[in-house]
Amino acid sequence: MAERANLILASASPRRRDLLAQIGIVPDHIAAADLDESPLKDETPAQLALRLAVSKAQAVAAVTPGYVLAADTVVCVGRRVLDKADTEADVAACLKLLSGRGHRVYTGVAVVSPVGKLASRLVETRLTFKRLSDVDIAAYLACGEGIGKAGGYAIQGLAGSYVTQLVGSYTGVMGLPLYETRCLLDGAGYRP
Ligand SMILES: Cc1cn([C@H]2C[C@H](O)[C@@H](COP(=O)(O)OP(=O)(O)OP(=O)(O)O)O2)c(=O)[nH]c1=O
Repeated sequence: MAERANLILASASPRRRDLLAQIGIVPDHIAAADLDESPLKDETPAQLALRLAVSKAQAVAAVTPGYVLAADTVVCVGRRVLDKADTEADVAACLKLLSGRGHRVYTGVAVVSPVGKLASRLVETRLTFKRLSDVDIAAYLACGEGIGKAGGYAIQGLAGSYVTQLVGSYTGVMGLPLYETRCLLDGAGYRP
């Protein structure tokens, strides 16, 4: 019998690994791509998320054979991309911007098959946050969940209680839209 090709998750994100595990998929290897994630001139947030997902998958596929899966999540208000929050000040600035208004989260997902075939999907989710008081913001900073997250929040924690409306993919906001990921892996011929 032919040996099954490995699945490589091209991501350092533990959330993406956990989301895959949720649907019974365990990567054989984790191999994060280290890319410059800054937007190109005139690039929209949607284009950025898709380009980075494809670039991460291709970078890892170039050195590791198998099915390579990668994703990238971009949070934006209008065309303004909210970078990953590195500090409490970044988290507070993001929350003030998101308070009481709508924003979008784009997650690009890409799969490169063992024969080098690329397939990708882009998932858009529109969310609205309740108006956040100073007390809400102080509580969020104290919980520390916004650090290292695109847009300065994680929907899978306390910030889940700020969401008054979500149209799109909850798992996409977390970083790996499971319906689209499964479709891409099935389409590429991956069998767990
Ligand atoms: C908006 C949001 C983001 N995030 C996370 C998902 C991603 O890990 C991160 C977005 O940054 P990404 O650059 O997409 O991913 P990453 O740097 O963590 O991992 P890698 O590039 O190696 O794949 O923010 C949440 O966990 N919950 C949320 O609600």
